[in-house]
Amino acid sequence: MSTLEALWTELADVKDELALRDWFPGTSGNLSIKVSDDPLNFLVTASGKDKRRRTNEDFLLVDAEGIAVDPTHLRASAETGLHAKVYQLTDAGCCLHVHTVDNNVISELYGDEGQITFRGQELIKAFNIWEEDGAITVPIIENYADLKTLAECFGTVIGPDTRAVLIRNHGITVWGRSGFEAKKHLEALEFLFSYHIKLKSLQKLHDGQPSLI
Ligand SMILES: CSCCC(=O)C(=O)COP(=O)(O)O
Ligand SMILES: [Zn+2]
Repeated sequence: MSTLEALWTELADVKDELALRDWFPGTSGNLSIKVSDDPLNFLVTASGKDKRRRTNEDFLLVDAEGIAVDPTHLRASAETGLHAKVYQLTDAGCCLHVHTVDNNVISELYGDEGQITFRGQELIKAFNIWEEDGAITVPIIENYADLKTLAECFGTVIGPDTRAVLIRNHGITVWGRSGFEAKKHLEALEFLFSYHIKLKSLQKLHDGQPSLI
C-alpha cells in the first residue's frame, strides 16, 4: 500500500467512526489529512457529499490554495481554506470539522465572549495537559458567509496551544498530529460541551428556574 493509500484509508476510517456518531447531519462536515509539507498537499473531502457513505470519490488531493493537484470532476470542500490554515499554522497532520447540536449551542452561549475555557475535568488530559489546574481554551469566531474572510479570521485566533476553533452557530474545526489524535481531541471536546450544557441546565432546574441556560 502506498503512503497516499494508507493516508486515504486512515481518513476514511476516521470518517466512518464520526458517521457512526451521527456527526455529519445534512451533508455537513469535512475532513482532511496532510500528505506532504513542502509543497503542502492534503487529502480533503469532496464538497456536498453524504459523509456517511464510503466511496472511492470521497477525497481529492489539493494544494495550499485548495486547488486539485490532479485533474478531477470532484470539487474540494467549501471549507478547504480552513484546513489549509491549520496545516500552515500548526503541526497538525489531520483536521476534522463537524456540526453538532452541542458545539453549536456552546458557540452561541459563549460567542460574545469569543472563547470558552474548560478546567477541572479529567478529559483535559486528552490534550496532553497534565497540570493540577490544567485548562483548555477554544476560541469562537463569527460565521462569516464569505469563506475567505472566515479563513482569515480563523487564522488569527490560532495560537501555539490552540487545538480547535468554534465557528458560531456553525460547527467546530479540530486538529491533531494524526487521525487518531484529531479524533481524540474532537471526542474530548464534544464530551466537555455536552457535560457543560447538561450541568448548566440541571443547575438552573435545581435553582427552581425553568431549564433554560
Ligand atoms: C450543508 S452544511 C453547509 C456547508 C458546511 O458548513 C459544511 O461543513 C460542508 O461543506 P462541504 O463543502 O465540505 O460539503
Ligand atoms: Zn461546516
